[in-house]
Amino acid sequence: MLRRTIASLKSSISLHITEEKDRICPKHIDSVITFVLGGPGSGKGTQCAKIVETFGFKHLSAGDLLRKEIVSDSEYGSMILDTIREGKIVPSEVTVKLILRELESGDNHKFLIDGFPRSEENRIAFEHITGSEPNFVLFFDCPEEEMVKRVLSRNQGRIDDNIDTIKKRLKVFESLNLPVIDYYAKKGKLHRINAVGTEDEIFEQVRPVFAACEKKATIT
Ligand SMILES: Nc1ncnc2c1ncn2[C@@H]1O[C@H](COP(=O)(O)OP(=O)(O)O)[C@@H](O)[C@H]1O
Ligand SMILES: Nc1ccn([C@@H]2O[C@H](COP(=O)(O)OP(=O)(O)O)[C@@H](O)[C@H]2O)c(=O)n1
Ligand SMILES: [Mg+2]
Repeated sequence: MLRRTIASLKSSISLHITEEKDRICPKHIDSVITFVLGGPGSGKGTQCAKIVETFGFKHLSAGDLLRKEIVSDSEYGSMILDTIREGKIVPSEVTVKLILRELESGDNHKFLIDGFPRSEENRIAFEHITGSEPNFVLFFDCPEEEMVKRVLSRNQGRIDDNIDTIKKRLKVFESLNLPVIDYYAKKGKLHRINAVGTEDEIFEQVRPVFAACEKKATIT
């Protein structure tokens, strides 16, 4: 069903998906979806790797998917490159399409969606297109100066890991991403993690969230 609907997504996706008939991806799929949020350099990717190792989730990094699209000769490549260089948010229909392609591939039904949704537009597009919501949301809460320090020493050759773009990304984080975090906090779905400390210390805050999720799955 999902495979069929993804094919229809390719033709039906548009900026303004407003009608019920445009919803795709049936809610019946027994998936666990976790959104992983936090500012640039807050440690999302690092902690996702640990969650994958310990709890067997599939890690989908929105940023990695967009970067792959740049080098894959995609029609969106140059637009994505310009957007990332400016620290802005790529239009939701592009990002959701890439995420959906991953959600439907393979057998794993436990997903970490890292760096998404980064705006209310991202959130609403995902909910509308998939007809589903995350089971829970992690927020890595990190002071700005620590994020800047980490990004500047990340050393992955990223075009957006420079001080000018970081300043822009931090502004975008505050204006567009924080409202999404607030939204999930109000829904009672947010797990706030203090992102300062060693990687292992931080993972000890993350672990119980997923352990509780596993326990619940065993009981039900
Ligand atoms: N707890 C931590 N303390 C110090 N540095 C960290 C910590 N967690 C991650 N890092 C480093 O900070 C940089 C950014 O981490 P990353 O996981 O890529 O963050 P994000 O995906 O949120 O941008 C990386 O170089 C990573 O090795
Ligand atoms: N949902 C998303 C995620 C990332 N992006 C773009 O990709 C860039 C890098 O995202 P990322 O998640 O890899 O960045 P980090 O927070 O890991 O440093 C962002 O600054 C945006 O320009 C986006 O437009 N929409
Ligand atoms: Mg990352």
